[in-house]
Amino acid sequence: MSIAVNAGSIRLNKTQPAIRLTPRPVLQVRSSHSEKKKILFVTSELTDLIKTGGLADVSAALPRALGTLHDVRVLIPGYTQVLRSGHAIRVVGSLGAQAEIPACRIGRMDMPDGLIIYVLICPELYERDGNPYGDGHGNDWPDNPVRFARLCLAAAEIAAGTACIRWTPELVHAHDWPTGLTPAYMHWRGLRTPSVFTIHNLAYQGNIDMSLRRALALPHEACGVERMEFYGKLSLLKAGIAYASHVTTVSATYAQEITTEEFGCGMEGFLRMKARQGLLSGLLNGIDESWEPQSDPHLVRGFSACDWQGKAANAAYVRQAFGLEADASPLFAVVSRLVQQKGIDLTLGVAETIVANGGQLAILGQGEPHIEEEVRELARRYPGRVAAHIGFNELDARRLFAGSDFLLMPSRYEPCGLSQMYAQRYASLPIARRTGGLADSIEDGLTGFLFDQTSVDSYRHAVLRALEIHQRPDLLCGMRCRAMATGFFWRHAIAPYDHLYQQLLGVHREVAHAIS
Ligand SMILES: Nc1ncnc2c1ncn2[C@@H]1O[C@H](COP(=O)(O)OP(=O)(O)O[C@H]2O[C@H](CO)[C@@H](O)[C@H](O)[C@H]2O)[C@@H](O)[C@H]1O
Repeated sequence: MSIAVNAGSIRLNKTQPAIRLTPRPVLQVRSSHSEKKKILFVTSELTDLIKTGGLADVSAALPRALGTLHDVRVLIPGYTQVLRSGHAIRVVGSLGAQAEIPACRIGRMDMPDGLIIYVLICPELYERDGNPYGDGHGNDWPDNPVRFARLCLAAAEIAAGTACIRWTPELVHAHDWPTGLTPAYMHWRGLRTPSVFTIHNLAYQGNIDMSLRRALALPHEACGVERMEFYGKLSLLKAGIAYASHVTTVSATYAQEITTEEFGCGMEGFLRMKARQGLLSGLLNGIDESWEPQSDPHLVRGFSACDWQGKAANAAYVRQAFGLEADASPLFAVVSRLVQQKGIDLTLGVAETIVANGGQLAILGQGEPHIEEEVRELARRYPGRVAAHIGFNELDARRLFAGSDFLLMPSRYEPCGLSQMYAQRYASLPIARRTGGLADSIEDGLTGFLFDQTSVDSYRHAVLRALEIHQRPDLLCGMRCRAMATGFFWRHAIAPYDHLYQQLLGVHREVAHAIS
């Protein structure tokens, strides 16, 4: 299926009508808003408290960046890690049980920088060892449908003003499948509060058995094909897409890709319909202000453009910490969840080329057990040249971005990707597949290297181009400086969100007038 992109519309071969995707708005943030709007973010992870991937970074950074314009607060489940984070929690509200969704309390946590986080306290659902979604050994929590229905119902009750927390949002912004029921419960309660649902990764859909409908207090209409029904199941992700006032995803290219069979994970038809109605946008993610190579306290030594001694100090740390030989060879890095999406198998395929050309490879990540084992095996094959740390470690991640020459991201698909933005900021040139947000945030030959096919050959070609640049200090320095200057900061990326919120709130006001 060929796609031609033309001024914000996409054409799915010539026989089908053009469908409009909301073009990426180019807007200035207004310097002063007449009034800050109250916005509730609903999320299942947040970097300050608990993180498994990029969703946590966005959930932590976007509300803070938007905080200059609006009163943005966050709602998150009270996992053990959240309750034990050391931040004081004050109970401010409570909610009753419904169907098989247990009662809970709402705590308020005030972060030192002023961000207000509402914590859902429900010990039987959230207080256990493991991560937000499972036991950490590859097993999802069997009660995930109830756990995340509880979160979504709480958000809807806060929006309805029935949670007694003395703060009622004017707009609710939910993220990914765990929060997909939020706009749905809001709809079934008859709320007119607008909602935004952001897809960070369409492949994770939260598909559950139809028989759970009553347990989750879902009305019969939920089972319709235009609603939550998805191949005989109920999809929590599809609920978000179906009931939200507007759906966004995290890059313009991914917004187009998910309307195609190749990337649509079975939801492409539904998403095409949303796109046709002007209800689907792609808004590129940003990074927070802590990504500052000169002053980042995590680094062994800071550095700035063209002053590469600090970068070399971080590289020396990485080599030592990972057990690589101490030399000045091209250092390639992987900082990634080790899952199929990220194309780690392709990196295993180019490792030989890297080593044969005198390079080194340091891998930091965790994920699917069989990929972890393949990575370990690769490191055993090339001692001193390839090394792997299986785990999740923010300090080493930052030092790897700072110390490496190149970051490998051969993703099969990538809704946005943050690691390539972090890497560019720290003068590590990404080598990535031209897909999703990677295509939108890397300039081939200028700030990194892009390749087209999901194949080792296509990838190897990009790696060889990078190795050639490494031989040319003048060109390498030029690309590094350009990459460092990209600065995809949230402060530049919030304007489209603000515009969307204002649009929805405007529409909402009109509807309210029409009805009253
Ligand atoms: N072992 C490790 N130790 C320390 N840190 C590690 C780590 N492995 C990964 N990380 C960190 O986790 C984050 C990963 O973010 P990404 O956006 O690259 O991918 P992810 O697939 O999780 O996110 C999904 O959501 C985000 C947010 O929208 C989209 O950008 C993305 O495309 C989509 O797949 C980065 O902060 C990275 O540094």
